[in-house]
Amino acid sequence: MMSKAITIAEAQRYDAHTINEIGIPALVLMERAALATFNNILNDDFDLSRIVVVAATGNNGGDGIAVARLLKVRGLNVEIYLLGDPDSATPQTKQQLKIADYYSIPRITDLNRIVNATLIVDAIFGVGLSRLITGKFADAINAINAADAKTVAIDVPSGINADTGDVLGVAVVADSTTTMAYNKVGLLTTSGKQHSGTIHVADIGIYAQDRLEHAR
Ligand SMILES: NC(=O)C1=CN([C@@H]2O[C@H](COP(=O)(O)OP(=O)(O)OC[C@H]3O[C@@H](n4cnc5c(N)ncnc54)[C@H](O)[C@@H]3O)[C@@H](O)[C@H]2O)[C@@H](O)CC1
Ligand SMILES: [K+]
Repeated sequence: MMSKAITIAEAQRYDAHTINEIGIPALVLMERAALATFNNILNDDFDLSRIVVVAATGNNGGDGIAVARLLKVRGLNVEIYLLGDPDSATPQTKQQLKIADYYSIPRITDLNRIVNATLIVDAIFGVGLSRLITGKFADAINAINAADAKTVAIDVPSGINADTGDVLGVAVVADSTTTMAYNKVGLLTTSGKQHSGTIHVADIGIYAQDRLEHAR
């Protein structure tokens, strides 16, 4: 297993190369990200009786909504707390919302459902976090941190800058983080480690240039 850590710019460059140059569809990468997170959830020792996925409308949210669907299909009790306007979601995340609706996954709007969950999946922000967190996004993160539930973050604990480990106002304190392709530089800092918990690096088919050249 490679122990290399990458920056936000590298993550975005490798993602774009995989999708645009190699041709692996973004939804395939999203499904692999979701499956890796789902498997890490099932392999851990969590109370799965009341699961809430907290998702925003970027691709990190799409990963989380796909995880919600995998859990629902498995027969588990899962709800989605959606932040932001679904009409401005990324195309992949819109597709995940459509699939989640097919499976009638409840969408909740009451922060108390987060506080009373037994497991929370944090899919608010990943490497796309770009500014200070305020308003309803901050309220949701504070509710996640106030809950007794275990918390699993997707890619990056929301609120952590994946380059510096800085908290952009407020950040999720996770018990574990499934991070995609490579670890992120910011998660190796003291603050990054405190917020990530146990880090699982998931191979989802995105590789750095040197590994790609090796395989050709
Ligand atoms: N693009 C890809 O190839 C892949 C992306 N993946 C996932 O997608 C994530 C990156 O997705 P995105 O680039 O869509 O970015 P994110 O989903 O991390 O966040 C971007 C969204 O958050 C908003 N935002 C940023 N800071 C905010 C703030 N402080 N308050 C409110 N809104 C804020 C942006 O306007 C944008 O809508 C990764 O971390 C990973 O989880 C994975 O699915 C693997 C493949
Ligand atoms: K996240």
